[in-house]
Amino acid sequence: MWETPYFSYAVRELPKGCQMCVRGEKLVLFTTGACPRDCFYCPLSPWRREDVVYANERPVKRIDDIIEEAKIQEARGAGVTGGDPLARLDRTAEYIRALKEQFGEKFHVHLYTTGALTTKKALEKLYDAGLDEIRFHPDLFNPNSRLFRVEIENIKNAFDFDWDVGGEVPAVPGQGERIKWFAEFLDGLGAKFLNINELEFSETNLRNLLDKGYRPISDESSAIKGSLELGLEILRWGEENTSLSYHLCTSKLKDAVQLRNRLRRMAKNVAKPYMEITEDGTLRFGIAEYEDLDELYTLLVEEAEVPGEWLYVNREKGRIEMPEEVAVELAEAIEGDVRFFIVEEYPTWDRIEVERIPLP
Ligand SMILES: C[S@@+](CC[C@H](N)C(=O)[O-])C[C@H]1O[C@@H](n2cnc3c(N)ncnc32)[C@H](O)[C@@H]1O
Ligand code: SF4
Repeated sequence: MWETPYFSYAVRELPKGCQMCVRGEKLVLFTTGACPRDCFYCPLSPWRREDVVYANERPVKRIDDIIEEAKIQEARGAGVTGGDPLARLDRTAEYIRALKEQFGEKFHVHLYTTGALTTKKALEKLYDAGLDEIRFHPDLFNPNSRLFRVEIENIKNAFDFDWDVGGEVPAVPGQGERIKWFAEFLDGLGAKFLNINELEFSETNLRNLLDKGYRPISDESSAIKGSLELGLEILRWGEENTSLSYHLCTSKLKDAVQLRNRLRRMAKNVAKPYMEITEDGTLRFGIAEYEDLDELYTLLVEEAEVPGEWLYVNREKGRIEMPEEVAVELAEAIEGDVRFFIVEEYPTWDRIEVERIPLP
C-alpha cells in the first residue's frame, strides 16, 4: 500500500479515470438523477434525484452546453455519473459519443453504475459510443434483495468488452466483510480495480447516517468516523489476498485536491481582467453596491475619475465590479450609502460566493 500525494491511499496502480480526476481534468457529467436504488447513504439532494442533466455545475439543455463546459475546464476526460446513467441510456450514449467526436479518441470517459441495468445490449451501446472504463456499485449492503442478485449477474456482462472494469463502493463502517466479498468476486472475474470512498455525510443523508449510529469525525469535516480506518484495513487485506488495484479516495482528496485543481483550470479561462486568481482557484475582485447602478457608475467615472474600462456593471447581481485595489481606494474616498466589498467566487457556472469582506 502507498500513500498518494493527494491525501489518498492506493494498492498497485491508480485507475486511469482517477489519475485524471485528481488533476482536475475530468468533467463531471451527470446524465440523470433517476436511479433504481435508494441507498441510505445517498448524497444526492432531492432536486438532483430528478431527471436532470448537469455538466459540472452547469444545467444542460443541449449538447453544446456540455462541450462549452468541457472547453472552459480544458477537460481531458469525463466521469459520467448520476443517479444511474443507464436509467437514460440513449442520452448517456449520445453524450459520450459527442464528447469523443469533439475532443478525440484520447478523451477518457469513465462511468458509474449500479449494475441494475447493465444488460449486454445496454453495454454494447456504451462501448460503441466510446466508453473507456466502467465502475460498478451494486447494493452490497442489502445482499438479500432481488436487485442485488440482478446487479451481480449483470456485472459479468461487462467482461465481454475491451475496456477497464472495476468496482467503486463507500467504506461503510461495519461492512468490511461485504466489501471483501465484492473484491474477491471482482478479482475472480478479472476486474482491474476496486475503489473505496471514505463515507461522507451531506445535508440529505445526515439524518439517516446519524440514526444508524454513524458520526462525523469532527465539526469541520464531512467524513464519517471509522470509514477511513476500514478502507485502510481493506487495502492491506486486498494487497495480500487479491491482484486488484485499490484506491481509497478520501474526503480530503475531493475538497483539497480534485475540486481545487478543477477550479484552477476553469479560473484562467473565465477570469475577467479585473479579477485575481487565488491559489485555491477562486476569483477575487472588488465590488460596489448601491440602489441605482447608473447613478453609481456616473459617480465613479465622473466624480471619482475611475477609468470606465476598470469597471463592469453587473446588473444581474446589482453591483459594479472592479479590481480589488480600486475598491479599497474608493471605499476610503467615497462617503455615503455606497457599500464596498472584496469578494471571492468560484469560477463555476453558479459562481458561488465563498468570501465577502466589507471595506470600511
Ligand atoms: C456519487 S456516486 C455516483 C454514481 C451512482 N449514483 C452511484 O452511487 O454509484 C459515485 C460513488 O460515490 C460513492 N458514494 C455514494 N454515496 C457516498 C457517500 N455518502 N459518501 C462517500 N461516497 C459515496 C459510491 O461508492 C459510488 O460508487
Ligand atoms: S446508487 Fe447512487 S444515486 Fe442511486 S441511491 Fe445509491 S448513492 Fe444514490
